[in-house]
Amino acid sequence: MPAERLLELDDVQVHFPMREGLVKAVNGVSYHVNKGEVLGIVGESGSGKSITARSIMRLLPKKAVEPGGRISFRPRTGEEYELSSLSRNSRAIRQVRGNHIGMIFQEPMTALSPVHTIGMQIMRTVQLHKKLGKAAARERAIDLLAKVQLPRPRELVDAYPHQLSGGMRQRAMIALAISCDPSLLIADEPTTALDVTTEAQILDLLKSLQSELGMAIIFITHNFGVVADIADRVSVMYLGKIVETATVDDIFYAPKHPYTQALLRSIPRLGVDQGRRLPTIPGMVPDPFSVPPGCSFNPRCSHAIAGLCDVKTPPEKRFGNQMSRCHIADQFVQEPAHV
Ligand SMILES: Nc1ncnc2c1ncn2[C@@H]1O[C@H](COP(=O)(O)OP(=O)(O)OP(=O)(O)O)[C@@H](O)[C@H]1O
Repeated sequence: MPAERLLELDDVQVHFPMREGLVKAVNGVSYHVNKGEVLGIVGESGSGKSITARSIMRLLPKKAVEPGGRISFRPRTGEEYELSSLSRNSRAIRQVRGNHIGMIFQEPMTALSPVHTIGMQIMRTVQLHKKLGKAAARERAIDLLAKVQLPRPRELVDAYPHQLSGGMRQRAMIALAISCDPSLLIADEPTTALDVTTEAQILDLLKSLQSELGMAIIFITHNFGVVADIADRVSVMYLGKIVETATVDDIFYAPKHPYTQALLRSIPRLGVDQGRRLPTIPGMVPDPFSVPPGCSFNPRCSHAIAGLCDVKTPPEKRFGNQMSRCHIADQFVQEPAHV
Protein backbone atom coordinates (compact mmCIF):
# COMPACT_ATOMS: atom_id res chain seq x y z
CA MET A 1 0.00 0.00 0.00
CA PRO A 2 1.24 3.58 -0.66
CA ALA A 3 2.59 5.37 2.44
CA GLU A 4 -0.41 7.66 2.93
CA ARG A 5 -2.87 4.80 2.74
CA LEU A 6 -4.73 3.57 5.83
CA LEU A 7 -7.23 1.13 4.39
CA GLU A 8 -7.59 -0.57 1.05
CA LEU A 9 -10.47 -2.75 -0.16
CA ASP A 10 -9.82 -4.77 -3.28
CA ASP A 11 -12.69 -6.61 -5.00
CA VAL A 12 -14.52 -7.34 -1.74
CA GLN A 13 -17.45 -9.74 -2.12
CA VAL A 14 -20.07 -10.68 0.45
CA HIS A 15 -22.93 -12.99 -0.54
CA PHE A 16 -25.97 -14.32 1.29
CA PRO A 17 -27.20 -17.72 0.10
CA MET A 18 -30.99 -17.59 0.61
CA ARG A 19 -33.76 -20.03 -0.24
CA GLU A 20 -34.91 -17.68 -3.03
CA GLY A 21 -31.41 -17.37 -4.52
CA LEU A 22 -28.05 -15.73 -3.96
CA VAL A 23 -27.93 -12.12 -2.73
CA LYS A 24 -24.67 -10.49 -3.83
CA ALA A 25 -24.86 -7.77 -1.18
CA VAL A 26 -21.29 -6.63 -1.87
CA ASN A 27 -20.29 -7.47 -5.43
CA GLY A 28 -16.65 -6.55 -6.05
CA VAL A 29 -16.14 -3.36 -4.04
CA SER A 30 -12.78 -1.58 -4.17
CA TYR A 31 -12.00 1.66 -2.39
CA HIS A 32 -9.32 3.18 -0.23
CA VAL A 33 -9.07 5.65 2.64
CA ASN A 34 -5.99 7.78 3.20
CA LYS A 35 -4.73 8.78 6.64
CA GLY A 36 -6.79 11.58 8.14
CA GLU A 37 -9.26 11.70 5.23
CA VAL A 38 -13.08 11.61 5.30
CA LEU A 39 -14.59 9.26 2.72
CA GLY A 40 -18.37 9.50 2.28
CA ILE A 41 -20.21 6.37 1.10
CA VAL A 42 -23.60 7.24 -0.38
CA GLY A 43 -26.39 5.07 -1.76
CA GLU A 44 -30.01 4.09 -1.33
CA SER A 45 -31.11 1.55 1.25
CA GLY A 46 -29.91 -1.98 0.42
CA SER A 47 -26.95 -0.90 -1.73
CA GLY A 48 -24.48 -2.73 0.54
CA LYS A 49 -22.96 0.19 2.48
CA SER A 50 -23.32 -1.37 5.94
CA ILE A 51 -22.34 -4.90 4.93
CA THR A 52 -19.11 -3.55 3.41
CA ALA A 53 -18.37 -1.76 6.71
CA ARG A 54 -19.16 -4.91 8.69
CA SER A 55 -16.80 -6.84 6.49
CA ILE A 56 -13.97 -4.42 7.42
CA MET A 57 -14.75 -4.93 11.12
CA ARG A 58 -15.22 -8.72 10.60
CA LEU A 59 -18.70 -8.42 12.09
CA LEU A 60 -20.66 -10.01 9.24
CA PRO A 61 -23.93 -11.86 9.89
CA LYS A 62 -23.36 -15.62 10.35
CA LYS A 63 -25.03 -16.45 7.01
CA ALA A 64 -22.62 -14.32 4.98
CA VAL A 65 -20.05 -15.95 2.69
CA GLU A 66 -17.03 -14.18 1.24
CA PRO A 67 -16.04 -15.68 -2.11
CA GLY A 68 -13.20 -13.22 -2.62
CA GLY A 69 -11.62 -9.90 -1.89
CA ARG A 70 -8.88 -8.39 0.18
CA ILE A 71 -8.97 -5.76 2.94
CA SER A 72 -5.62 -4.32 4.03
CA PHE A 73 -5.26 -1.95 6.97
CA ARG A 74 -2.23 -0.09 8.26
CA PRO A 75 -2.99 2.05 11.35
CA ARG A 76 -0.76 5.01 12.11
CA THR A 77 1.13 2.91 14.67
CA GLY A 78 2.60 1.09 11.64
CA GLU A 79 1.43 -2.55 11.94
CA GLU A 80 -0.11 -4.20 8.86
CA TYR A 81 -3.28 -6.25 8.99
CA GLU A 82 -4.93 -8.34 6.28
CA LEU A 83 -8.38 -7.88 7.79
CA SER A 84 -10.04 -10.14 5.20
CA SER A 85 -8.10 -13.12 6.52
CA LEU A 86 -9.11 -12.55 10.16
CA SER A 87 -11.97 -14.45 11.78
CA ARG A 88 -14.68 -12.68 13.77
CA ASN A 89 -13.22 -13.47 17.20
CA SER A 90 -9.51 -13.67 16.48
CA ARG A 91 -7.09 -11.94 18.81
CA ALA A 92 -5.84 -9.70 15.99
CA ILE A 93 -9.28 -8.38 15.07
CA ARG A 94 -10.11 -7.69 18.72
CA GLN A 95 -6.86 -5.74 18.85
CA VAL A 96 -7.93 -3.77 15.76
CA ARG A 97 -11.43 -3.06 17.12
CA GLY A 98 -10.09 -2.03 20.53
CA ASN A 99 -7.13 0.06 19.40
CA HIS A 100 -7.41 1.19 15.81
CA ILE A 101 -10.96 1.31 14.40
CA GLY A 102 -13.95 2.81 16.22
CA MET A 103 -17.51 2.47 14.98
CA ILE A 104 -20.66 4.53 15.55
CA PHE A 105 -24.20 3.74 14.45
CA GLN A 106 -27.60 5.30 13.85
CA GLU A 107 -28.91 3.79 17.06
CA PRO A 108 -26.55 4.51 20.01
CA MET A 109 -27.95 1.61 22.01
CA THR A 110 -26.35 -0.74 19.44
CA ALA A 111 -23.02 0.25 20.98
CA LEU A 112 -23.98 1.19 24.56
CA SER A 113 -25.03 -1.22 27.29
CA PRO A 114 -28.24 -0.15 29.09
CA VAL A 115 -27.15 -1.68 32.41
CA HIS A 116 -23.78 0.04 32.84
CA THR A 117 -23.01 3.70 33.38
CA ILE A 118 -21.45 5.64 30.51
CA GLY A 119 -18.27 6.00 32.55
CA MET A 120 -17.99 2.27 33.29
CA GLN A 121 -18.25 1.46 29.58
CA ILE A 122 -15.51 3.87 28.58
CA MET A 123 -13.35 2.83 31.54
CA ARG A 124 -13.62 -0.85 30.63
CA THR A 125 -12.34 -0.15 27.10
CA VAL A 126 -9.44 2.07 28.13
CA GLN A 127 -8.42 -0.18 31.03
CA LEU A 128 -8.26 -3.15 28.67
CA HIS A 129 -6.62 -1.53 25.66
CA LYS A 130 -4.64 1.37 27.13
CA LYS A 131 -3.61 -0.53 30.26
CA LEU A 132 -4.73 2.30 32.55
CA GLY A 133 -5.48 1.90 36.27
CA LYS A 134 -8.99 2.58 37.58
CA ALA A 135 -8.49 6.19 38.68
CA ALA A 136 -6.67 7.15 35.47
CA ALA A 137 -9.34 5.41 33.38
CA ARG A 138 -12.07 7.39 35.15
CA GLU A 139 -10.24 10.65 34.48
CA ARG A 140 -9.83 9.63 30.83
CA ALA A 141 -13.59 8.90 30.65
CA ILE A 142 -14.38 12.36 32.06
CA ASP A 143 -11.95 13.97 29.57
CA LEU A 144 -13.59 12.11 26.70
CA LEU A 145 -17.09 13.22 27.77
CA ALA A 146 -15.79 16.80 27.84
CA LYS A 147 -14.18 16.32 24.41
CA VAL A 148 -17.55 15.35 22.90
CA GLN A 149 -18.94 18.51 24.52
CA LEU A 150 -21.29 16.85 26.98
CA PRO A 151 -22.20 19.24 29.81
CA ARG A 152 -21.14 18.43 33.39
CA PRO A 153 -18.92 15.46 32.46
CA ARG A 154 -18.06 14.77 36.14
CA GLU A 155 -21.73 14.03 36.83
CA LEU A 156 -22.57 12.39 33.51
CA VAL A 157 -19.79 9.86 33.93
CA ASP A 158 -22.05 8.11 36.45
CA ALA A 159 -25.24 8.34 34.37
CA TYR A 160 -26.90 5.43 32.57
CA PRO A 161 -27.68 5.78 28.84
CA HIS A 162 -31.47 6.02 29.46
CA GLN A 163 -30.90 9.17 31.54
CA LEU A 164 -29.54 10.99 28.45
CA SER A 165 -31.39 12.58 25.52
CA GLY A 166 -30.95 11.10 22.01
CA GLY A 167 -28.33 13.66 20.98
CA MET A 168 -26.42 13.20 24.26
CA ARG A 169 -26.45 9.42 23.85
CA GLN A 170 -25.00 9.93 20.37
CA ARG A 171 -22.19 11.99 21.91
CA ALA A 172 -21.57 9.31 24.56
CA MET A 173 -21.30 6.67 21.83
CA ILE A 174 -18.78 8.88 19.98
CA ALA A 175 -16.76 9.24 23.22
CA LEU A 176 -16.66 5.44 23.54
CA ALA A 177 -15.68 5.01 19.87
CA ILE A 178 -12.76 7.47 20.11
CA SER A 179 -11.64 6.31 23.57
CA CYS A 180 -8.75 4.29 22.17
CA ASP A 181 -7.61 7.08 19.83
CA PRO A 182 -8.46 5.20 16.61
CA SER A 183 -6.81 5.77 13.23
CA LEU A 184 -10.21 5.18 11.59
CA LEU A 185 -13.78 5.87 12.64
CA ILE A 186 -16.56 4.13 10.73
CA ALA A 187 -19.76 6.16 11.08
CA ASP A 188 -22.81 4.25 9.80
CA GLU A 189 -25.70 6.72 9.37
CA PRO A 190 -24.91 8.31 12.76
CA THR A 191 -27.18 11.32 12.28
CA THR A 192 -30.08 9.80 10.34
CA ALA A 193 -32.44 9.50 13.32
CA LEU A 194 -31.72 13.01 14.67
CA ASP A 195 -33.58 16.28 14.09
CA VAL A 196 -31.76 18.70 11.75
CA THR A 197 -30.38 20.93 14.52
CA THR A 198 -28.91 18.02 16.50
CA GLU A 199 -27.65 16.50 13.24
CA ALA A 200 -25.75 19.69 12.41
CA GLN A 201 -24.24 19.77 15.93
CA ILE A 202 -23.10 16.13 15.73
CA LEU A 203 -21.57 16.73 12.27
CA ASP A 204 -19.70 19.76 13.65
CA LEU A 205 -18.46 17.66 16.54
CA LEU A 206 -17.23 14.89 14.23
CA LYS A 207 -15.46 17.44 12.02
CA SER A 208 -13.69 19.06 14.95
CA LEU A 209 -12.70 15.68 16.46
CA GLN A 210 -11.42 14.58 13.07
CA SER A 211 -9.12 17.56 12.71
CA GLU A 212 -8.06 17.52 16.36
CA LEU A 213 -7.32 13.78 16.51
CA GLY A 214 -6.22 13.39 12.87
CA MET A 215 -8.29 10.25 12.41
CA ALA A 216 -9.83 9.17 9.11
CA ILE A 217 -13.59 8.67 8.85
CA ILE A 218 -15.73 6.48 6.61
CA PHE A 219 -19.07 8.27 6.72
CA ILE A 220 -21.97 6.12 5.48
CA THR A 221 -25.19 7.91 4.59
CA HIS A 222 -28.05 8.01 2.10
CA ASN A 223 -28.05 11.82 2.42
CA PHE A 224 -25.93 13.76 -0.07
CA GLY A 225 -26.37 16.98 1.89
CA VAL A 226 -24.54 15.47 4.86
CA VAL A 227 -21.71 14.29 2.62
CA ALA A 228 -21.17 17.79 1.22
CA ASP A 229 -20.67 18.97 4.77
CA ILE A 230 -18.12 16.44 5.95
CA ALA A 231 -16.43 14.41 3.19
CA ASP A 232 -13.21 14.97 1.22
CA ARG A 233 -14.03 12.24 -1.30
CA VAL A 234 -17.22 10.32 -2.03
CA SER A 235 -18.00 6.82 -3.29
CA VAL A 236 -21.51 6.17 -4.58
CA MET A 237 -22.87 2.62 -4.20
CA TYR A 238 -25.65 0.92 -6.12
CA LEU A 239 -26.64 -2.75 -5.76
CA GLY A 240 -23.41 -3.93 -4.20
CA LYS A 241 -21.04 -1.97 -6.46
CA ILE A 242 -19.24 1.38 -6.31
CA VAL A 243 -20.55 3.19 -9.40
CA GLU A 244 -18.65 6.45 -8.94
CA THR A 245 -15.80 7.82 -6.80
CA ALA A 246 -14.56 11.41 -6.87
CA THR A 247 -13.64 14.38 -4.73
CA VAL A 248 -16.62 16.04 -3.12
CA ASP A 249 -16.36 18.96 -5.60
CA ASP A 250 -16.33 16.69 -8.66
CA ILE A 251 -19.25 14.66 -7.31
CA PHE A 252 -21.35 17.81 -6.93
CA TYR A 253 -20.16 19.82 -9.95
CA ALA A 254 -19.11 17.18 -12.50
CA PRO A 255 -20.80 13.85 -11.69
CA LYS A 256 -20.05 11.21 -14.32
CA HIS A 257 -22.63 8.55 -13.46
CA PRO A 258 -26.36 8.94 -14.15
CA TYR A 259 -27.17 7.43 -10.74
CA THR A 260 -25.09 10.10 -8.96
CA GLN A 261 -26.75 12.77 -11.13
CA ALA A 262 -30.21 11.46 -10.27
CA LEU A 263 -29.43 11.35 -6.53
CA LEU A 264 -28.18 14.95 -6.71
CA ARG A 265 -31.32 16.13 -8.47
CA SER A 266 -33.43 14.78 -5.62
CA ILE A 267 -31.78 17.01 -2.95
CA PRO A 268 -33.87 20.07 -2.01
CA ARG A 269 -32.06 23.41 -2.55
CA LEU A 270 -32.69 26.12 -0.02
CA GLY A 271 -34.73 29.00 -1.43
CA VAL A 272 -35.07 27.36 -4.86
CA ASP A 273 -37.12 24.24 -4.33
CA GLN A 274 -39.55 25.43 -1.67
CA GLY A 275 -43.03 24.28 -2.58
CA ARG A 276 -41.72 22.53 -5.71
CA ARG A 277 -41.93 18.77 -6.26
CA LEU A 278 -38.43 17.35 -6.58
CA PRO A 279 -37.65 14.83 -9.29
CA THR A 280 -37.29 11.30 -7.92
CA ILE A 281 -35.35 8.45 -9.49
CA PRO A 282 -37.83 6.47 -11.62
CA GLY A 283 -38.54 2.88 -10.64
CA MET A 284 -37.44 1.02 -7.54
CA VAL A 285 -34.13 -0.52 -6.48
CA PRO A 286 -34.51 -4.00 -8.05
CA ASP A 287 -35.04 -7.09 -5.96
CA PRO A 288 -31.55 -8.33 -4.93
CA PHE A 289 -32.42 -11.80 -6.35
CA SER A 290 -33.00 -10.43 -9.84
CA VAL A 291 -30.33 -7.83 -10.52
CA PRO A 292 -30.64 -6.62 -14.14
CA PRO A 293 -27.91 -7.79 -16.57
CA GLY A 294 -25.42 -5.30 -17.99
CA CYS A 295 -25.31 -2.10 -15.92
CA SER A 296 -27.64 -2.82 -12.99
CA PHE A 297 -28.89 0.81 -13.07
CA ASN A 298 -29.99 0.59 -16.74
CA PRO A 299 -33.78 0.07 -16.20
CA ARG A 300 -33.91 3.36 -14.22
CA CYS A 301 -31.44 5.32 -16.34
CA SER A 302 -32.62 8.04 -18.73
CA HIS A 303 -29.37 7.71 -20.74
CA ALA A 304 -29.50 3.91 -21.15
CA ILE A 305 -28.60 2.62 -24.64
CA ALA A 306 -30.46 -0.56 -25.63
CA GLY A 307 -28.16 -3.37 -26.71
CA LEU A 308 -25.25 -1.92 -24.70
CA CYS A 309 -26.24 -0.92 -21.17
CA ASP A 310 -28.67 -3.85 -20.71
CA VAL A 311 -26.11 -6.38 -22.00
CA LYS A 312 -22.56 -5.40 -21.10
CA THR A 313 -21.24 -4.70 -17.58
CA PRO A 314 -19.61 -1.26 -17.70
CA PRO A 315 -15.88 -1.18 -16.94
CA GLU A 316 -14.32 1.25 -14.46
CA LYS A 317 -13.53 4.41 -16.42
CA ARG A 318 -10.98 6.77 -14.93
CA PHE A 319 -10.70 10.53 -15.37
CA GLY A 320 -7.79 11.61 -13.18
CA ASN A 321 -8.93 10.90 -9.62
CA GLN A 322 -12.53 10.33 -10.68
CA MET A 323 -13.92 6.85 -11.47
CA SER A 324 -17.27 6.06 -13.09
CA ARG A 325 -18.74 2.69 -14.03
CA CYS A 326 -20.84 3.97 -16.91
CA HIS A 327 -20.49 3.08 -20.61
CA ILE A 328 -20.98 6.70 -21.62
CA ALA A 329 -19.17 8.40 -18.72
CA ASP A 330 -16.98 10.38 -21.16
CA GLN A 331 -20.08 12.20 -22.43
CA PHE A 332 -20.76 13.89 -19.11
CA VAL A 333 -18.33 16.75 -19.40
CA GLN A 334 -19.69 18.98 -16.68
CA GLU A 335 -23.26 18.38 -15.72
CA PRO A 336 -24.06 21.20 -13.29
CA ALA A 337 -26.50 18.88 -11.52
CA HIS A 338 -26.51 20.83 -8.33
CA VAL A 339 -25.17 23.97 -6.74
N1 LIG B 1 -28.38 -11.09 7.51
C1 LIG B 1 -28.70 -10.94 6.20
N2 LIG B 1 -29.23 -11.98 5.51
C2 LIG B 1 -29.54 -11.83 4.21
N3 LIG B 1 -29.37 -10.72 3.49
C3 LIG B 1 -28.85 -9.64 4.13
C4 LIG B 1 -28.49 -9.69 5.51
N4 LIG B 1 -28.01 -8.48 5.87
C5 LIG B 1 -28.06 -7.70 4.75
N5 LIG B 1 -28.56 -8.39 3.71
C6 LIG B 1 -28.77 -7.89 2.34
O1 LIG B 1 -27.60 -7.27 1.90
C7 LIG B 1 -27.91 -6.15 1.07
C8 LIG B 1 -27.12 -4.95 1.52
O2 LIG B 1 -27.52 -4.55 2.83
P1 LIG B 1 -26.87 -3.32 3.60
O3 LIG B 1 -27.46 -3.30 4.98
O4 LIG B 1 -25.40 -3.36 3.48
O5 LIG B 1 -27.42 -2.08 2.78
P2 LIG B 1 -27.27 -0.54 3.11
O6 LIG B 1 -26.84 0.12 1.85
O7 LIG B 1 -26.38 -0.34 4.30
O8 LIG B 1 -28.76 -0.14 3.44
P3 LIG B 1 -29.36 0.66 4.68
O9 LIG B 1 -29.10 2.10 4.38
O10 LIG B 1 -30.81 0.30 4.62
O11 LIG B 1 -28.65 0.14 5.90
C9 LIG B 1 -29.42 -5.98 1.13
O12 LIG B 1 -29.97 -6.51 -0.06
C10 LIG B 1 -29.82 -6.80 2.31
O13 LIG B 1 -31.10 -7.33 2.13
